[in-house]
Amino acid sequence: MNPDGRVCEEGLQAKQPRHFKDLRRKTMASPSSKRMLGNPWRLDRLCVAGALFMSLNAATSRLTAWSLSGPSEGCGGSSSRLRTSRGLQSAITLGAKLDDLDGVVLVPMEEDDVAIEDMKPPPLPELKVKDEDEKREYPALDGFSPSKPRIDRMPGAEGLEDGRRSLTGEAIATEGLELVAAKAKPGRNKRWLKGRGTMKRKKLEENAQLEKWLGENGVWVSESADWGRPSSGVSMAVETREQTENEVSGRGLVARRDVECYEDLAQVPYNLLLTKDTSRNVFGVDCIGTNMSEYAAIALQLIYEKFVAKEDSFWAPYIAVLPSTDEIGASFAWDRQELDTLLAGSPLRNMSYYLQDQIKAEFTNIQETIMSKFPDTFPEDAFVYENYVWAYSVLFSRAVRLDFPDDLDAEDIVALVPYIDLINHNPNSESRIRGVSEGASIPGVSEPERSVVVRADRYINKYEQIYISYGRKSNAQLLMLYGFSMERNTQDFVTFSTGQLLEDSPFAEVKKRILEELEVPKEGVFPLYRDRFTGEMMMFLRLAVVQPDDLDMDEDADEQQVYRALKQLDIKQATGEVSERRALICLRGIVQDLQDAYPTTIQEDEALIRDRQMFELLPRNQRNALRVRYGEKLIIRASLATIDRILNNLGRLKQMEEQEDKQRREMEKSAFGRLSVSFDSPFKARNLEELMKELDI
Ligand SMILES: C[S@@+](CC[C@H](N)C(=O)[O-])C[C@H]1O[C@@H](n2cnc3c(N)ncnc32)[C@H](O)[C@@H]1O
Repeated sequence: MNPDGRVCEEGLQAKQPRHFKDLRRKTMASPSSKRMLGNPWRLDRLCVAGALFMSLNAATSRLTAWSLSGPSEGCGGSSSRLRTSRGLQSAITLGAKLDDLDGVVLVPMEEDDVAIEDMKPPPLPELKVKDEDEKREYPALDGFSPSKPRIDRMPGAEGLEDGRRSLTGEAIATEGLELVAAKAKPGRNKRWLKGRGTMKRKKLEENAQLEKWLGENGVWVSESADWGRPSSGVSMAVETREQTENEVSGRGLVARRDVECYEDLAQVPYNLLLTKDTSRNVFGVDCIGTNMSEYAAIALQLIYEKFVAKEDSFWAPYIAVLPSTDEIGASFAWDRQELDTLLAGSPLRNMSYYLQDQIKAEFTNIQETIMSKFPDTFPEDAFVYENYVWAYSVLFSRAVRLDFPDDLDAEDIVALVPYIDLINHNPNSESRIRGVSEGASIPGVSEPERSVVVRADRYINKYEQIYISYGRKSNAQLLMLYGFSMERNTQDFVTFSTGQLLEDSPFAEVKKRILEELEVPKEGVFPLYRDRFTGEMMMFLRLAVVQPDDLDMDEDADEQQVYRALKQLDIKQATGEVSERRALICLRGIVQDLQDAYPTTIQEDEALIRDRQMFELLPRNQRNALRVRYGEKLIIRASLATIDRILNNLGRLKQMEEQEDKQRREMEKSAFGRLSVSFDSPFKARNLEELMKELDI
């Protein structure tokens, strides 16, 4: 191991078959390879518009994890040169245990305790802000005892007592809502404190308006029980904070009282949703054609509601609580200089570039084909690119895909669901957003009533923040689409491309055909996890590295012949020591390149993150970028260490194979073997007599 944590490659390199050195050099050096490696978007592209990361997640969840304890299936067929080997599998098993990840500790996710900073008090009373030097009075949320002692930390710019300080100087109220201003020095912070108060007041007012609107439109938000109905279990907080990261996470939903497991937390009628249909109602079918994506259609409607209809919009109270592009902070909306500086070396830089380009191209296309034709419908001052980026920031960070039981054959619908979209993310939450349909569908008489529901996945204590999971998202995906990243993201992975390896390999087209049949992405874009290699990635690599010699063929052999020979290989598992070594060496090269692309080392990033006071002084985008980079480097380091361990153990393969063969021969001589019963005998006995002796019978 080098001092910087990189694993020495000497020795490994020396053992590489010459062809592989060449192949690797070629792969790494070719400009297209560089492009591919730097732009791991072929798979992700699926996910961008519409199904963006859902497809990626579906794809990744389909991946049979090539668990490091080895695939479960038995040995398969063998080709003329590539022998399937159980021994190899055992060698891999030996070489790569989870806890062997070279000092990389898998940190279990802790429950995120969220300090709730402020909550909306229904109904909104007058705020009495007397003076910054004096006590500020905030009303108590229902259920909070106003007489309870409350937190009175309102730290100044310097000197915070504990780790839960905020650099903006705001107190974190966990028990109540009353904040006591710090004894600010005269003239210092005063203007800032006023601004802060105004902002909070505005947010509280917006929440009150939203709650009123929701109540009037059939959402149960009441703080008091009604006939046969308990009070709503949730309340809107104007600001929540994620404790692990000590990051503000904007508005959120919080338990107003203890909530039972499986209790409905929120139910929103379908007519409050923003969908492609509502966009069509606004702009007409001529503008919102069938070819337009649901995302684009809703983006246009968002711009219309916010910048054209304004307070006349039916959705005005909802639109008012939507954060700005900067507040969301999704990396696809960062400027390029920021991307280049903060995400240098990370695949996220190129992913964000790519998404930016796609959105820009889509906007230009809509401008040219639709907006220019209907200038009255799309006023130029409102329908500008900047607003389109805002609309996409909102969509990426809060739109959901829904299906409804009354029409399960229909495609999922992309929708913005007011109120429910205030719920923040925790990857451990089991709560899901569901479409429900109530009542019968009687043609011409009645339609089922649709709504969107979120149900509690567990018992939730009063004041606890309510979470859902946005899906298995890597930190890069979270930052690109949602504008945040997590310190302990158990789902984190690095997306990378092995595609060029296949492009440069012999019989590339036939291999692609086989990959397609096996439903392995032939583009070669795979997620790299900290604790496992995916089965699909290993299959891809094993196929990509097959050489003409392995099949006893020339490079210009007949395609059908090549296809038949390749089909015989069981690439679901290691097909032989040589080929497995090649596959792993290629993987190592690609992963090493990923590591080398970063201008900073893992130690440098770690030092920055560990120094909490300094870290929290950094701008938010920088903090988020650092978490992404550091997480990626941990994954890369663990993967390199795992590859090396496996490679080191491959050498023992032959020995193990021989041992296995010997055992098999012995077994065949036994009574069980003659009966064709094959299992690893726990006895040395080769016949019944010997067995009786051995058992002392
Ligand atoms: C669906 S919205 C949730 C409501 C949002 N907090 C708001 O203020 O409107 C998603 C956004 O919430 C924030 N968020 C959600 N979960 C978070 C988390 N675990 N950490 C930090 N921010 C989070 C991010 O800004 C994200 O873009």
